[in-house]
Amino acid sequence: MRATLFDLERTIRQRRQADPSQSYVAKLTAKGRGKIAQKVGEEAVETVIAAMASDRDGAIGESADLLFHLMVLLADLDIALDEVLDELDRREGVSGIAEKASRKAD
Ligand SMILES: N=c1c2ncn([C@@H]3O[C@H](COP(=O)(O)OP(=O)(O)OP(=O)(O)O)[C@@H](O)[C@H]3O)c2ncn1[C@@H]1O[C@H](COP(=O)(O)O)[C@@H](O)[C@H]1O
Repeated sequence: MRATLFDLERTIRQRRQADPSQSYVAKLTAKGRGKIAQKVGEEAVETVIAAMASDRDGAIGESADLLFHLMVLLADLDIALDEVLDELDRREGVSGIAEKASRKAD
């Protein structure tokens, strides 16, 4: 069975309260939001580096690290994955070009 981001969200929320010596999520969470955010930034940069090197396997691995750390950051902010997906739903069918043009008209 394929794991979903919702499964990962549930695991991360459970592991936040775990023993930091036994759980990476708990250990990172204990270091504070600044450290979690820093990890998201690092993984984003590593994803970009892999992409620019046309390193397909590297981009897959770094993208997984990026998604995981973003999910840890969302949990720390008490933002549910559903809230982010709701925002994407809201944007569905709205061209990014048209949306940007409407902002310039303001
Ligand atoms: N998906 C992941 C996942 N992806 C990456 N990582 C860890 O993220 C860490 C990032 O590695 P880095 O080398 O960048 O960071 P670091 O050296 O540990 O930290 P610093 O150098 O920044 O101090 C590694 O320890 C990876 O193992 C993950 N750790 C956990 N998960 C999921 O989270 C669940 C709960 O994990 P625990 O909290 O550890 O039980 C696991 O069952 C997995 O499903």
